Amino acid sequence: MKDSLFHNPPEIVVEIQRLSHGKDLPYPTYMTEFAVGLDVFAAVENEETILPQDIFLCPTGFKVAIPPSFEIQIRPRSGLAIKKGLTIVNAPGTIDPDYRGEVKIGLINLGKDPVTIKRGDRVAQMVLMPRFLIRWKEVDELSKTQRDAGGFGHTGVSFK
Ligand SMILES: O=c1ccn([C@H]2C[C@H](O)[C@@H](COP(=O)(O)OP(=O)(O)OP(=O)(O)O)O2)c(=O)[nH]1
Ligand SMILES: [Mg+2]
Repeated sequence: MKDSLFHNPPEIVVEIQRLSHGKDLPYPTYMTEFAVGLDVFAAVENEETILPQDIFLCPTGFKVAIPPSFEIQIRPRSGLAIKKGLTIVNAPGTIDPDYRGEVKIGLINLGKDPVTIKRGDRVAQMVLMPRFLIRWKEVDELSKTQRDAGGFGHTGVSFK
């Protein structure tokens, strides 16, 4: 079991190019053995203070070339979000495989206090995800299900 695919996920090679303002920062990094996301380091010049309700497009100092069968999601870090209200306005952000610009993080301060991020702070995490293509097949009737059109809490919204 230990040597099955489920314990040893395949490694996908993704090209990364560091920009001049990111040369001294680490590559996005898995912080623990089985971390899903690679933490991303802020490439702000010195520090940046984000006022409550403000959005800040944070530079990362790198670009990537993702193979076409994958995408990268930019997700919030729960600690920053829960403790400071610092999250991502477009979560999860989408990095397309054909994008060749600098990866940027759309931070938003949803907390009550200003949040200061310093150069090298880990402000988000990146997750590599598969990319599948839809080929539409138009039909006159969809297959029947028990749920049918029920949704938006139709099974109840109680937490008990
Ligand atoms: O958090 C993000 C989200 C997007 N991008 C970059 C990579 C992505 O491939 C591109 C476009 O993102 P998206 O498709 O989400 O934005 P859009 O508003 O649809 O822009 P476009 O018309 O350029 O696709 O912007 C980032 O750097 N960070
Ligand atoms: Mg788009």
